[in-house]
Order: sequence, then C-alpha cells, then structure tokens
Amino acid sequence: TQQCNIQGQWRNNLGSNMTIQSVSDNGAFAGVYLTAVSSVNTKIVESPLTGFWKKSKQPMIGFAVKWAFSDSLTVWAGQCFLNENNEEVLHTTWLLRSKQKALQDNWKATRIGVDTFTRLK
Ligand SMILES: O=C1C=CC(=NNc2ccccc2C(=O)O)C=C1
Repeated sequence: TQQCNIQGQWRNNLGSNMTIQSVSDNGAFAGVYLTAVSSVNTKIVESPLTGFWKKSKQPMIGFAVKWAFSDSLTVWAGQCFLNENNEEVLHTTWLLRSKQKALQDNWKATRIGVDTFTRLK
C-alpha cells in the first residue's frame, strides 16, 4: 500500500483502535473509534469519528470523536511520518473537552495530550 495512506485500522499508545472507512475526494473521512479507556465501566461501544486529511508524502490529519457513552469529545491534529523502520506513525496532539454544568467550570473543561497511532497489522 502507499505509505501514510490514512485509510484502514490504527492503534494508539493507549491501545484504542481507530478504523478509517470512507475517504472522499475532498479529503474528508469518516470511521469509528473503539476506545481502550473509559471512565465508567460501561460496555465498550464504538464512537463515531470524522475528519480531514491533506494528501501528501507525509500527510496532515485532523479528526474528532464524539464519545458515545459520555458527555465529552476529543479532537486530534497531527501528521503521518515514516519512522526509522519505514513504518507509518501518526503523531498527534489531542484536546479532550468535557461538558460542564456552568460557565464557572469552563476553566477545567479541556485536557490536552499527545498520542501516536501505528497501523494495526
Ligand atoms: O468516554 C470516554 C471519554 C473520553 C475518552 N477519551 N479517550 C481519549 C482521549 C484522548 C486521546 C485518546 C483517547 C482514547 O480513547 O484513545 C474515551 C471515552
């Protein structure tokens, strides 16, 4: 396959699985996200995913997941690079937004972190 083509299955450092299914000509894509982490012991269900990529040798990517079982959503922004073993790695920064009851709580609503995704063999 062409290196850093984002279609297919990815796994991040938390062990979550992202499946990018449909990619449009304008760079939009959709898929599903199966998280390995969940704050409450709910039955793990897939959450919807949507995003854009900018096709190139080392494409940029941006996507969002609306968590199916909590009042929060995450957005990721990053880029695909080939590592020293010529493997594809998506290096991303994410923001996790949790719904707050009041504007006074807005200050604590957004968490930030970094995440790498490698292709699921
Ligand atoms: O109900 C919930 C709420 C938040 C979640 N955040 N997951 C993430 C947030 C940032 C980066 C990666 C993940 C992940 O699940 O892999 C997952 C399930």
